[in-house]
Amino acid sequence: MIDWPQSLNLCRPLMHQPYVSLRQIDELVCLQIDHPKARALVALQGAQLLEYTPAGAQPVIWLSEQAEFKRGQSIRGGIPICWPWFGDARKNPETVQAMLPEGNLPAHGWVRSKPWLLDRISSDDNGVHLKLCFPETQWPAPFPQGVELSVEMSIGEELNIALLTENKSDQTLNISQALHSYFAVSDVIHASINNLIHVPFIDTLNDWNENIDQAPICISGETDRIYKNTPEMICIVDSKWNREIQIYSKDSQSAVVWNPWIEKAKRLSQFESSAYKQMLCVETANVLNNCKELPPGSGWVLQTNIANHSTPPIANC
Ligand SMILES: O=P(O)(O)OC[C@H]1O[C@@H](O)[C@H](O)[C@@H](O)[C@@H]1O
Repeated sequence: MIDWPQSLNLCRPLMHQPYVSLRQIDELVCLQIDHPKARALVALQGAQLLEYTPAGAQPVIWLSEQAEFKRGQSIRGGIPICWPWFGDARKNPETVQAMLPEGNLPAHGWVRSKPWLLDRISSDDNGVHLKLCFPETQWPAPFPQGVELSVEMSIGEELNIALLTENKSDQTLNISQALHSYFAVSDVIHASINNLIHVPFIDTLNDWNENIDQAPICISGETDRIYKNTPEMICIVDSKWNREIQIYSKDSQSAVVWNPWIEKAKRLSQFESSAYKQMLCVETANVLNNCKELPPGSGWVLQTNIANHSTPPIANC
């Protein structure tokens, strides 16, 4: 396994880029992007995008004010990458669990708290484009050896993220995955989520029962839902900031909607107790019965495109 100093040294020669600088925050190295179209911050650990603010706009992605930049620990906020399982490994489908070792496994997979390698970076008038690779293809048995993972980001007027899994092993691979996006909102009570009306969801706070909404989702309590067979576009309408965040996904068939609300917020790490008001997770995913089976030689690209649009003043949720 590659270590943090190696990860940093290997990215230095690539760093002669306009708009990009290296920034050490406590124990972690990040890429600071200051482009005329957007500002962003990306940690090499976890290949985690931590900030995305298009020019002239409010931040689109939320990062906790109590975020800790420590080695081996996921940072609260941004877009953590959950792979090759989502959430509690033991709640994943049998086919995914069969790929995993026995014993305790961390929530949300193996890669969000490990160093990644910057593979390439470039910039142009439209933004900054980069690729990070997970440097390891040897996985704990029985997970097949040779599986490769990388992520491409394009940061400009819009944000594009593509997570690529390539099965270069000789076995069929089963994974679940998520781009665990924490969106910034003016106040969660002024936000609603459109396009998930009539889409069935599993309510993990109600014995994992299936349910369905008849109206746009407004958050008024702890919410932790897995939507199945989701539409291509999901929209967060923020009536106080007069904007819509449009989340287009490709080759994603699930979405996770999460807000811890008051009581769970008190128990979360790196989370100020009132911070639940400023964030709303809408995660681009393939989980539960939408997990992916990849035969040897195949791959899967989970993609999201995030666009910020101003709207005329709109009624509150
Ligand atoms: O604290 P973690 O491991 O980053 O997870 C945060 C949340 O992540 C969400 O995706 C899950 O649906 C929640 O159940 C979980 O609490």
